[in-house]
Amino acid sequence: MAAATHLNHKVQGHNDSGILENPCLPLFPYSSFRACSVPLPDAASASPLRAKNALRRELRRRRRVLTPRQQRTAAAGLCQRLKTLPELRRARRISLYLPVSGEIDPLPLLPWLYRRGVNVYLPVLRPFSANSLWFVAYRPGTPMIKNRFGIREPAPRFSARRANRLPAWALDTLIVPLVGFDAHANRMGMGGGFYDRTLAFMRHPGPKPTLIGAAHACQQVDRLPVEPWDIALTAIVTDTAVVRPPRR
Ligand SMILES: Nc1nc2c(c(=O)[nH]1)N(C=O)[C@@H](CNc1ccc(C(=O)N[C@@H](CCC(=O)O)C(=O)O)cc1)CN2
Ligand SMILES: Nc1ncnc2c1ncn2[C@@H]1O[C@H](COP(=O)(O)OP(=O)(O)OP(=O)(O)O)[C@@H](O)[C@H]1O
Repeated sequence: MAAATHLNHKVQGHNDSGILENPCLPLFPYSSFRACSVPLPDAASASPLRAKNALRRELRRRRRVLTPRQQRTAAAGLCQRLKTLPELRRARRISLYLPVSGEIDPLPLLPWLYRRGVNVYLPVLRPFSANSLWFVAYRPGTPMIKNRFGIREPAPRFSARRANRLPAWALDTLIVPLVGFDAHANRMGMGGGFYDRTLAFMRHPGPKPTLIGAAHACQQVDRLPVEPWDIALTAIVTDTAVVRPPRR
């Protein structure tokens, strides 16, 4: 694990992809694009928000173009690494996500989790509450619907029952989807602020779950912009490495 992390940092520091020579890069305030094959539009430099959106678009593209075979290999690599994490091995209540648009797939973990008697939860768009999440039990027989983004989630009547859901603070570990990350375990998501709002309690005293980002290695950038509301992750696990931030 340590070796993998080390390797990851080395790769990041030693940019042999020619990116540094890319004349587009100085225009972009936040991140050098490792392995970025598409030059950024000049518009990306116009404002931090536009730059962030351009970065989000590029990173979403990177994961979307992966082939089904690459996705399967990546999912296996991810789950193999997740199983080694102490934060996962000791957890009794874990949230996963159902992957969309090229997200790395954590579902091969399910049989292992069920075998160990772990309670598994999925994020559900919380009704009557702007962009925040509930975590609802996901077990054989949980009725599912598609939410407004086309992501499958437990059905409203099932989620409405208190006994079927948990607040985020009561989970031991959340496996968090992401669009981009950096070596400091900063996260960029789909842009709705769902996880950041739901995890805002992490800034205050009290119980805190472990937050593990899951991503393809190609979603790493040198540096992400950090916004005041961003909640940093404990670690990020990819298909090829476990990335832990330097001690905070
Ligand atoms: N698999 C998965 N489930 C998840 C998340 C996630 O990132 N991945 N979320 C993490 O927060 C929440 C949902 N957040 C989302 C936010 C934006 C879009 C999205 O596709 N936005 C479109 C615009 C769609 C529209 O406005 O109708 C886009 O950006 O193109 C999807 C999910 C909860 N469930
Ligand atoms: N704790 C919060 N309270 C209020 N607004 C928030 C909070 N966190 C995020 N937001 C708002 O959500 C919007 C989207 O934030 P951001 O771009 O960081 O989302 P994201 O982390 O990429 O998305 P997601 O968590 O849904 O994957 C921002 O405009 C921000 O104002």
